[in-house]
Amino acid sequence: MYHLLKGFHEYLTRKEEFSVIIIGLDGAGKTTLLEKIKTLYNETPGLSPDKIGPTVGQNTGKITLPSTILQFWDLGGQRGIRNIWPKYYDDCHAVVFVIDAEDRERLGEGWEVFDSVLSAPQILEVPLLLLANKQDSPLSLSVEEIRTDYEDWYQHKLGSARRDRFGEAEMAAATRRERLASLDVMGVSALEGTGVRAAVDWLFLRVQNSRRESQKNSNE
Ligand SMILES: Nc1nc2c(ncn2[C@@H]2O[C@H](COP(=O)(O)OP(=O)(O)OP(=O)(O)O)[C@@H](O)[C@H]2O)c(=O)[nH]1
Ligand SMILES: [Mg+2]
Repeated sequence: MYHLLKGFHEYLTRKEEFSVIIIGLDGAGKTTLLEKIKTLYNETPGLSPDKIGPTVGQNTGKITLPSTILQFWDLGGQRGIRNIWPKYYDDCHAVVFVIDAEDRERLGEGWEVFDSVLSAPQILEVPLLLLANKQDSPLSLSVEEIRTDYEDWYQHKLGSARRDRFGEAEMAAATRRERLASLDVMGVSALEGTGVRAAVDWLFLRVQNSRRESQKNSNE
């Protein structure tokens, strides 16, 4: 009887673990975001922003939500180390791409990198959240402006690609249209914590839903 009850209790309290990767250009605020998430959700607070330096490699953090554990992997964004991101693609359940909405000069570079993430085959079906960070700064672009800026950047790119290799660009455009239609963009301030809980709620719901989708597909 004890074992039966113990088993039942374990069944009721068991938690599923999901991996979330946080990527984006260096300086976008990925580590600041992860440390803020730790502070908001864990008993032990994360590092304060003045203790955070550029990430060479990865930082990790775990939070516990109802019946769910989210395991975060914050990956360094400097140019020379971005090529390690795809090694994490196969095993992740959600992707957070952080863009520095304040740094207008680097938006083009950010979109170039975001675009390669958006079309990476291993994560085409994985929930993807674009976070427009640094919303506390009056210089930051709003969520709407960020979306428009990416779309303008993409149209411009498509225009130049069309002149080079028409067919390939059209095919990529179709895949991207689908991806973009379901893309959510949210504004946050990793520094002040604004919007961070809403972003975590989004992740929680989306990993649960995509798990259900994959269960449904495997039962069909
Ligand atoms: N104003 C403002 N500054 C921020 C915010 N988030 C991060 N920063 C600042 O941006 C700088 C870079 O933050 P990091 O968290 O180290 O950036 P990162 O994306 O982890 O950078 P790498 O580790 O090099 O890839 C730091 O000076 C942060 O204090 C924010 O929401 N608002
Ligand atoms: Mg970092």
